[in-house]
Amino acid sequence: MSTAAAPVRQLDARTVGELRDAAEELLAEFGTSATSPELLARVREVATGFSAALRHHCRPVDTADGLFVLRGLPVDDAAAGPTPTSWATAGDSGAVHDIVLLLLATAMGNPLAWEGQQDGRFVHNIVPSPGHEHAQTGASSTVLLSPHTEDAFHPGRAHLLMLGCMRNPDGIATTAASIRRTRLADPDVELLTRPVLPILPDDAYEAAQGYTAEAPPAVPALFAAEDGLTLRYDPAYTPLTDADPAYRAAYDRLSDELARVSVAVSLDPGEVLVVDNDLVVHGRVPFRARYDGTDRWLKRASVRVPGRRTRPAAEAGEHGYGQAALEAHAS
Ligand SMILES: O=C(O)CCC(=O)C(=O)O
Ligand SMILES: [Fe+2]
Repeated sequence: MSTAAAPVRQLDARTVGELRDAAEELLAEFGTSATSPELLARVREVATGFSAALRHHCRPVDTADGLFVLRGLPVDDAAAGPTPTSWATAGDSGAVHDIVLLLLATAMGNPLAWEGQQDGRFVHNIVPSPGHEHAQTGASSTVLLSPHTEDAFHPGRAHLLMLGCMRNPDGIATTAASIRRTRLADPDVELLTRPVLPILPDDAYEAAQGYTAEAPPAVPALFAAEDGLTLRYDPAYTPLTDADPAYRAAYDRLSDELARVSVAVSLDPGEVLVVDNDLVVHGRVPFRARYDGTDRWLKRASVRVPGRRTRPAAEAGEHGYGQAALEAHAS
């Protein structure tokens, strides 16, 4: 693992003020960050009126790293209150930051929520939770959260994943590995662009895991898009033992390459990591949870970017295990 710095987009005081004022006004108007159609509509209105400077900071990922960090937003640690012990009890904790993230997400594309995850909220709280220490979900701590494409099982998954840091006192890193930094032999790419194995729903989706109406579709791990390779990768939920040895060996070499190019990004409060979910797999290093109100706390948003051509056309026919992706705005 290297710790090469991620590209940083530094927000100036004026842009930060623009974003903060907008978020505070919206919070005053609605009294909550829980999303109603009315709040989402106002968020879109406000984001459409953003300054050119702010919109420029929200431009697409533009390096082979497949990610960037927005820096400069303030987090008042005392005002944020204690870190919630689970998403379910988080409620409106840090609500103004939910709205900031939603505004940024809307400037980048169309925010996305899931009926079956965190009560359908558009901004998730990622905190370590008692009893989930060993899970392969954002609620874990003790275990390595292994590299994955977010919501890899679903054709409606995000194009961009945003992680906004509320607090991270022990400097626990998110890991990120870009397919555009890997070196793979042509025969491996050829094998891995074939639809051989399915990717099953992860543990954040109980209902989807019970879906039996149709068989899981086989999907390719790699896709040759116009501007280079993209990937859809979640080995923890891929039944690799069902593939032949040649495919497994190629998949292992992909995993090795992703590990080789992986970077560790330790977010400070106020920083927002934006990851291109078609180029980059992300994870998190293990850590010991404190459970005393000072734990690591991230806010997460997912974004669809209309008109992107980074995925195979065949995805349109997938059933998505009965899970519905909810988009904030009609596209
Ligand atoms: O905790 C992190 O840094 C990343 C967790 C994660 O995989 C996610 O929130 O999707
Ligand atoms: Fe994730």
